[in-house]
Amino acid sequence: MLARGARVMWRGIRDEPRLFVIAVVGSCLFGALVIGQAKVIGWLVEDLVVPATTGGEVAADVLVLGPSVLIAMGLGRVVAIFGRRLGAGFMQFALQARYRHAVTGRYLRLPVSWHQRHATGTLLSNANSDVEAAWFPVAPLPFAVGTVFMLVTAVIVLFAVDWALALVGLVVFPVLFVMNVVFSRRMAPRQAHAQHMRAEVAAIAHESFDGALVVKTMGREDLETRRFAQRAGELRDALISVGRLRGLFDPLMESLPFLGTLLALLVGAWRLDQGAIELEQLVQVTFLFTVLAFPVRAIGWVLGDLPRSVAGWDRVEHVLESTGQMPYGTQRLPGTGAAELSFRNVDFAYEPAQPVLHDVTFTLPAGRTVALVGPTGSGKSTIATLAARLLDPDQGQIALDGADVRGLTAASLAGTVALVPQIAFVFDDTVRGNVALDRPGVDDDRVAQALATAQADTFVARLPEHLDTQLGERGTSLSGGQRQRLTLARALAGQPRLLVLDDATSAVDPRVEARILASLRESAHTATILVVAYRRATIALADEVVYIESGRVVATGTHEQLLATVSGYADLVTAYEKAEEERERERVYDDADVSATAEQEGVAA
Ligand SMILES: Nc1ncnc2c1ncn2[C@@H]1O[C@H](COP(=O)(O)OP(=O)(O)OP(=O)(O)O)[C@@H](O)[C@H]1O
Repeated sequence: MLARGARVMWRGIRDEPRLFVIAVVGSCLFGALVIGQAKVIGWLVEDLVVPATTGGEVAADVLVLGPSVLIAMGLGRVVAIFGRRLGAGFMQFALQARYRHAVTGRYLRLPVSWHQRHATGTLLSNANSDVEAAWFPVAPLPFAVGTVFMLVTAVIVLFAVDWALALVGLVVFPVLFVMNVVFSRRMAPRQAHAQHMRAEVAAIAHESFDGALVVKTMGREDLETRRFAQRAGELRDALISVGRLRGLFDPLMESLPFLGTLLALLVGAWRLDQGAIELEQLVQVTFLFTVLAFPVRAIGWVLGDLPRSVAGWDRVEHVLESTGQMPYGTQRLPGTGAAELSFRNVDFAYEPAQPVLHDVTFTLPAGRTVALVGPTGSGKSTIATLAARLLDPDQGQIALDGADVRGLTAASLAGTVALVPQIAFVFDDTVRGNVALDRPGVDDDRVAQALATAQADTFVARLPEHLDTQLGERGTSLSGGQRQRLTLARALAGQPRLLVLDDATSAVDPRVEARILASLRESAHTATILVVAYRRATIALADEVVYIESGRVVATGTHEQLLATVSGYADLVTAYEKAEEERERERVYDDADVSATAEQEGVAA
């Protein structure tokens, strides 16, 4: 544990050497001043206090010099403490910021498949409490380093004064050190367990809050409360076990230096009696033992916090060393306007033993609208995700205008492809902020145009502050259909050359959806559109259909051609149609303003 903890601390020192040096210099200066002060106090007792209280004569220079030196040393200590605290504090926060940044940066670069395997609560805990835990001992570290310097100097001073008193120091200080080591050994598993439980509790809390609707509608409040209470109870027990050990060791650590002072007094009195030392030296040594009691605790703080630091660092390192990164290429995609998308012999599996796509080959000619149709679980979303390069294929190639997407720069890819998923995510920002996303060139005109194409302009016009309306966390003030249209507008505002709609309009009324598709096709900015479709009307609007079953392309052609030739396709589309009629009868669309929009625009509602 000590070696691993030392490696974590060494990493911190390498990352912030300047701040560490400032803090350690401050701490060593403090140590030197404390030892110097012991000498001055011994001298003042001998030359000022004793003569003054026994009626002897006090030299005038002692009267002036003594207090002046003490005041100067006191001021020096203020500067030293200031330097140590500032350096250590800045170092701790700088390291926390650096690694929070590194962890979140890594999250952004890791592929979707990695995120699907890791709970959001755990990711939050990695970026927050684990990073904090890793750098917790950095705050007392310079103090501990200064204390070691102070102890070594103190032992040298003790030897210079008297061997018997030095022996007392040589017994007391190593005993303190050994106790600290025993403490940190005992503490290690407790701290690691507590850190693990913190992440578990965060993960459960996050999941329950995220699924609040399910929890409430399914009446799972008690069950969730019990699940949370059980983990929270385990965390409490883990922390109590940490506190209990601390409670046992703390008094021991506090009292040992005072026992050392007592021992030094006894031995010192005996040596004084023998005439081996002067009164001045006895005072100096006992003062040293008294003032060393507190700084020695700094070593204990560092050693006590090391196990937690190592546990936190292990979890941070797990993220930083996670592989599966999808490095971007260096190629920029030339040209403008709609881009051609092609899949060539693409194989893909989330888990090695369970292939999802087999030899998928199809081409979306530039400017065409192609519907991707297939039974549930056939791999439609996987194809959509691959097209936006959120995943890479295991075999085969995906190309935009003939260029392998793996060779494209991040900017080129983001500027060319936009994926609109079924679950619309809205930021806690204004309508304008949500659509423009601070992208260069996306001005109000572009935002208005995108909103109009996505059929979102009417409801935005009815919002109290239009484009400036704050949408609240996750856009809860909007209906599901409105959120989906806003997300579509966000994609359109970037003027993508390939638009991938993965069931992106499922909560939108079919008539509005038809208008969206029509306006997409008529829009001045042409794009190739790949739409994962579940409605006959949507499918019929596409120029072409790619029909897949069990991860294989079964047929491609127009809707009419496939209806006539592929029985599985005809069955599926008929089933969609029936489901649609059913939904139409029950009017389940989560699209609050559809009737108003329809009426306003003269469409029969
Ligand atoms: N993250 C994942 N990890 C493991 N398997 C996955 C993952 N996502 C999807 N799958 C599996 O891959 C297969 C294809 O899933 P996909 O979501 O692409 O199908 P889909 O056609 O879009 O389905 P649906 O119409 O129900 O949305 C399914 O068997 C699914 O269980």
